[in-house]
Amino acid sequence: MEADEGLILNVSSLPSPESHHSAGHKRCRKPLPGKDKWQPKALKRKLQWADEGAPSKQKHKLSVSPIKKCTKEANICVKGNLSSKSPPKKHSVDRQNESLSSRPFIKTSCLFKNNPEIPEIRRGGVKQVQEKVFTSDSFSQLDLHPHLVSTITTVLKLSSMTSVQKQTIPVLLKGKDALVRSQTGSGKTLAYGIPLVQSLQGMKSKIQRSDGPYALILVPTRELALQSFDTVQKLLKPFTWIVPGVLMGGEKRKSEKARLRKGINILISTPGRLIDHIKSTKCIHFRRIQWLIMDEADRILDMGFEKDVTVILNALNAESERRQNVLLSATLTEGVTRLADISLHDPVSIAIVDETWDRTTPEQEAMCSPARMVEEGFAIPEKLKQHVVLVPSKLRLVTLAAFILGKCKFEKRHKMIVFFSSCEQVEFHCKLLLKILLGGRKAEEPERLPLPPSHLKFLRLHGNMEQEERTAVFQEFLQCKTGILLCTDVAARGLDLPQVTWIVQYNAPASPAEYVHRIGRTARIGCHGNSLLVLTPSEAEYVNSLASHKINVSEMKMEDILSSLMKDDRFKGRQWGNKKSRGVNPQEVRERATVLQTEFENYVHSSEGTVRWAKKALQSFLRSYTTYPKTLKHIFHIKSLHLGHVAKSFGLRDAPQNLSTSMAASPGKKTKLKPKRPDLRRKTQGKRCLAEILRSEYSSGMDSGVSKVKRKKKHGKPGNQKMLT
Ligand SMILES: Nc1ncnc2c1ncn2[C@@H]1O[C@H](COP(=O)(O)OP(=O)(O)OP(=O)(O)O)[C@@H](O)[C@H]1O
Repeated sequence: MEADEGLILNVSSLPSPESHHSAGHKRCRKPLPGKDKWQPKALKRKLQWADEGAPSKQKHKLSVSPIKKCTKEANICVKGNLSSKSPPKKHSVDRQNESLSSRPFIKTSCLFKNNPEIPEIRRGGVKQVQEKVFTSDSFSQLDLHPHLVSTITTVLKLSSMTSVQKQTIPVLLKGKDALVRSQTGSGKTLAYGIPLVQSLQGMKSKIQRSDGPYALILVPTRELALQSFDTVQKLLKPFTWIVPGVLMGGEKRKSEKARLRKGINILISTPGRLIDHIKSTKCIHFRRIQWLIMDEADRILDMGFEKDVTVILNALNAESERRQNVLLSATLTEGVTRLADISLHDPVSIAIVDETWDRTTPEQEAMCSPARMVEEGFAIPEKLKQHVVLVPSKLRLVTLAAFILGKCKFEKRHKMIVFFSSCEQVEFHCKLLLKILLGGRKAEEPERLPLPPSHLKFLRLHGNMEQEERTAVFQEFLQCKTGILLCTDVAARGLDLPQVTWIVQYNAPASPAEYVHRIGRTARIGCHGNSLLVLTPSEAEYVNSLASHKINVSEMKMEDILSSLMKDDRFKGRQWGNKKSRGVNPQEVRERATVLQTEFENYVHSSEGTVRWAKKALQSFLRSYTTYPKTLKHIFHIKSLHLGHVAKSFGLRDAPQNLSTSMAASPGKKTKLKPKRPDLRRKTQGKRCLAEILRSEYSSGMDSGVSKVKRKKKHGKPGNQKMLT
């Protein structure tokens, strides 16, 4: 079946979306009650210079203007015979055209036909929460050991404190517990790292390595564990008797055990790995624990980690009496206030509200109550410019490719991170883009991807990679000045990757909080940065969802992104021959996009293996699409996907009919998502799927299993300490 004639997934057996989700694309035009500012409203704009028509088999019909026929050129592109109507002049065939003419003609359905209309996004006056990053106060103003101050100024090369450091360090130096929220890239690591080191170096009886842990720092991912370890290690430079160590999975349990036995005083770990040592190896004790720090506390709590955290808190409580506890994140959710209730003792809540914040008035104090911090919305770095682009499913792949080419090949040096919703998609897109955008140089190498001598360096990072490779990629991207990292949410939290200029979210995140963390990999510590969220027209309402959290995005036009292809003559249509392009000719842009899509499709269909691989990526995308939370199901529901169009964005010409664990059984037939394991066939399946996916991203690398990811049904209610004992 031709992709254009693809299926609408009929998944009536899946939980149905919210009741108002019944009008497919129409939905985007409906005003939402109480949301007057961000409405796409009834204003629709046709896909400019695209020949439109209502999707032939769209389940939800669109109220659009009558179908226009494809123009001649568009018809040409439907047939894939770019030269048949206007062949290049005989004598002007250069080498490039020779290579173009040698391309096999494959039937590529018109990319610009039968797409849903793109609704208008109206920018409203959402006032984002802003924080002032820096203060003029220096670290020497704090009551710190002089060697610590000189390490901060000479090793870390920092002069003045950031706002969150100015607020947090004195509170922690006083021995108080704290709940800290400040925007991404504002220096939270040092906000807890400095008082931690100050307190441990000053202990009356000097710390011995063999004493074991005095401090436990919990972080959600291995890369963040490594990064935090690196910062703590730097701070400890003058205090060599205090030994930091990291447990993060991927390493042999035996060697970790040996390191634990030797002694680690500041232990940095992912929850899963720590649990493993608490439960199985029993070579860890918490007799002297004085500090518990949970960085990215809301993430730690998400999807199955809650139970792990409870086990850890129980283990700590059983062995140590009083300790200082700190929870930090750029996004505090209700879950964190629950965690705060069970883990913090009379905490000080710190939120960098605005420049005038000084906590001297009861009103301003109240601004920082945990509940208020949750309600308030998320602060976004001031110099982060956020964009959204609405792209019909069929055009997603070429739009992504054009965006990468435009920024990383034809503009000044850019360093970019592209987020996907599954490991398989990262693998697939990395290889495909490398192959096609770099002209196929060495792309067949299955293991280590080559480092081409251009700004188009593609790297990938996800939870299914071996730890050794994960660490190597992380280090490489950390150090490189340009390049494109394709990744899952494993890289969304906490990572401090310098000079990242663009964040692309190719798949929308599951929550506004994750959106904030993903984009927070750029514009750190007062720098400039940009982000682009790619949505399909039926997902346009997500912009409203972000706006309700005071997140303000401006629209970028797909046409503008695609026009970068005019700079790349590899994708020149044949009938344009040697003609020099003057300006941006929309028709030519469309043809180039079609040539590029054809290249993708040719590669994907070059072997059974590549087709299988594309299907696997498509399947993982569909599966992840079913796992959006209930609150977003009216926007991201599998029923609104057009399988044929989505397949095209994976370079597949046809809507697959035989996906294993199949979403699509056969054309026209009702399909349902079959769980891999029969015992998972329950109502909560979607949640579990997500839990499993997340687990694979964040797990210790040793533990797995469904029981681990079950959300604890009964949360400890605020103040309920029972669960800990
Ligand atoms: N006082 C300071 N002056 C200048 N740079 C600083 C200062 N404190 C920290 N930084 C730098 O700012 C960057 C971001 O810090 P950090 O990773 O701790 O941010 P964060 O608030 O934890 O971000 P996220 O919420 O994304 O985890 C780091 O490169 C760090 O070295």
